[in-house]
Amino acid sequence: MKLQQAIDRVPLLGSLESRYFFSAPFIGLVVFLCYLTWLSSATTPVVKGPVAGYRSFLEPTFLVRLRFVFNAVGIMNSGYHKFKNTSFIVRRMDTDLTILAPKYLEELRKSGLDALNATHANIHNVLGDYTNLTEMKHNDHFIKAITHCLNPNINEFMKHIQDEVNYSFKVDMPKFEGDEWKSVDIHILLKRIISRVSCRIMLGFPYCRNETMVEITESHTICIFGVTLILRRFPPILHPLVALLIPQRWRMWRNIRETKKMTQDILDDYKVMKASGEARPKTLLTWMVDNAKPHQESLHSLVSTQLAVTVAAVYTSSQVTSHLLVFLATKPQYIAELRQEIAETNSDMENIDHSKLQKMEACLSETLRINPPQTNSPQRRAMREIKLRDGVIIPKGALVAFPATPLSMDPAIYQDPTQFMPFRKENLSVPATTPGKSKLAFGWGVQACPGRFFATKEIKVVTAKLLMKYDIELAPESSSIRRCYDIEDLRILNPSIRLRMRLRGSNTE
Ligand code: HEM
Repeated sequence: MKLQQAIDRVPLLGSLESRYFFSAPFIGLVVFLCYLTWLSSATTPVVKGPVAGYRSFLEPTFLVRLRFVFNAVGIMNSGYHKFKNTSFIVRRMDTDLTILAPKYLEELRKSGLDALNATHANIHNVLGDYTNLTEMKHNDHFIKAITHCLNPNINEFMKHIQDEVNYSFKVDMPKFEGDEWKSVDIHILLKRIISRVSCRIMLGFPYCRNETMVEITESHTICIFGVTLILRRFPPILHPLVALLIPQRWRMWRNIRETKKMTQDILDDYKVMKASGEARPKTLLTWMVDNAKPHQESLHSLVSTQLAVTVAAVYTSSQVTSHLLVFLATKPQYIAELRQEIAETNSDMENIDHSKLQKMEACLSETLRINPPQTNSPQRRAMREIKLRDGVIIPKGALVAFPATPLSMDPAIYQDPTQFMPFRKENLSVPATTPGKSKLAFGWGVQACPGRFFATKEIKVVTAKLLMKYDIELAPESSSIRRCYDIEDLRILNPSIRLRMRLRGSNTE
């Protein structure tokens, strides 16, 4: 009754009967208008600056946000070239993001966790409350395990990594007969190899051979991305409801439950080993247990940390290795050069010396330049208001990023930037792990990727082994299809791409 009276007071609506207001089309229209209103409103503080991406002043904001989902790189490029040397804003569906001008890179190189914080930006991006990653805000164990345990002992870890790669080649490679070519789903294969290696450094032998754990390692990042990409399409008020309906989130919780069970068993074994004076394997997990502060000791905390490393390590490394192999498959001249380099510097293919593979490293640098897993990187969250030297203010709470892909594809910086030309001077003279002002795939400054030293070695070993053991080429059905997709700032190799592979040495042509 009250609703009808209120409606009667609105001039145009008053002439309509109340049954129209409860009809599906009317409710649908109201929901749609609310959705557009949410899409049009900015949610995060931004640095003052122009907004990129509008095709005309008439284009509504909700359309610009929708276009950013599949054309983020196009919008970033247009902003970068139009507003050079000025920071600009891009409108993501869930938030506004300030793209800082590259001139600020030097000034912000040392910016610490209390000023511009990478972890807080990542947690915001993956909606940490719904992906069990919020805890990382107060738990930096997932970074310290890498910087304090993995990096200083990398040579010791490499022996285990080689062993795990060799094992994976035995059990995960398709079986080849004679000189037959086989079509191989390179994403699945590489995800499996990289997941095994990640399990090995995290849990050690023999726990890493638990197939359930390997599957969890493989699937967890995809679950997190699935939840994130779906939830970002909805206003925060609906997140608690929508989150309940996302299958990837059910899988995510199953992964967490299973990981807890297995980690508890491993921790029990460690206790027994410790009590009996037996040497425990040196792994990220043992380091985390031995160095846990009181708030990091619980099983939940250890498992969250473990899975946070997985999220950072597996998808990135397997995507980059896949991109690298696809580039090589289409440019066989480089395969010949790489094989020569591997053969000249290595006699034992079960134990590859990655340190001598400079041309391989150049190919990896070029792959990261063209196809970084994240196209606007590094990203940071402003923990407080920051005044830059020229007076520009980054407000507290702002989400800021640098334009990684526009910089690495800028013809003023790189000649023929779209071409895969691995032996460029800059690739041969600077290690892949050293970030540069137009080389931001591993991030920048004091918060750059801590796993990059391990990642490059791992990728080089896996690629060298593949190239020496197999002939590879692009499958004919993949030659005319699009190589990769951008979903917001994630670059993904087209999952339909296949490589053809066959055993080397059996070539009868
Ligand atoms: C080719 C592979 C990889 C790429 C391209 C990559 C890229 C990145 C980037 C861009 C960042 C953000 C850095 C910044 O904000 O300045 C990052 C952070 C990080 N990466 Fe990597 N990464 C890779 C492999 C790995 C591996 C193998 C590990 C673990 C062993 C790892 C662990 C981490 C961690 C723990 C962080 C910090 C995340 C945070 O602060 O929230 N990454 N990575």
